[in-house]
Amino acid sequence: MTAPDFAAAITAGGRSSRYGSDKALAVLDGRTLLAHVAASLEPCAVKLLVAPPGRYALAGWHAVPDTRPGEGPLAGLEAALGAAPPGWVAFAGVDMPALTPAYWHALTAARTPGTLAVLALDGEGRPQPLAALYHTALRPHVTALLDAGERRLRLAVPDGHATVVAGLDARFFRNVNRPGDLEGEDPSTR
Ligand SMILES: Nc1nc2c(ncn2[C@@H]2O[C@H](COP(=O)(O)OP(=O)(O)OP(=O)(O)O)[C@@H](O)[C@H]2O)c(=O)[nH]1
Ligand SMILES: [Mg+2]
Repeated sequence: MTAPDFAAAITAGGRSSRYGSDKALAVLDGRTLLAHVAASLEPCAVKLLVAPPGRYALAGWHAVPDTRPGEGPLAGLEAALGAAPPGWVAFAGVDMPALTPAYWHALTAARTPGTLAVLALDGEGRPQPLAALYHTALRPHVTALLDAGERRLRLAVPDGHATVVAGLDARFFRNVNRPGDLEGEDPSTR
């Protein structure tokens, strides 16, 4: 199989304060949330795990330290865009266990020349920035935002530079923030 023409990056530098213990290592259907997300991006040739040094060992994934430890996923994106080869980066939170290769395929198919990001609308019709494609050309903008004190990942893309994908199965967007979010439907049975 040909490797996809984009790099993969998982941002996993959070504190899991709402979850109460490291949610990356929480187990769902026999494997960790981190392993679920990694599996969705396994075919990528370049795989980056943005996390504190030594926190995780994930075969085939390169550890990338945060540029601004503890400053949130927008800082994780800055680190990912700085470490990836020039081009597209599939950027995912560690707490999105229902993502699949088909999800990433839908986003990559929506890329258009001149666009800098591709975001899917979630079940509530909002763009999901924690499971999106970003182009490395965005990095200076992300750095400027962070330098100015901004921390909201959803502002990573300047107006007019994102492509939005609608109509994806809402179950892809399962997001684990609290222990109760692990209960309910098993995404592997859909
Ligand atoms: N690299 C990096 N990733 C982060 C950082 N903060 C949060 N993240 C990641 O961003 C994703 C979404 O963040 P949250 O859902 O807020 O996770 P969290 O910050 O660990 O959890 P809370 O403490 O409950 O907010 C998760 O994959 C986190 O690991 C950070 O400072 N650096
Ligand atoms: Mg957080």
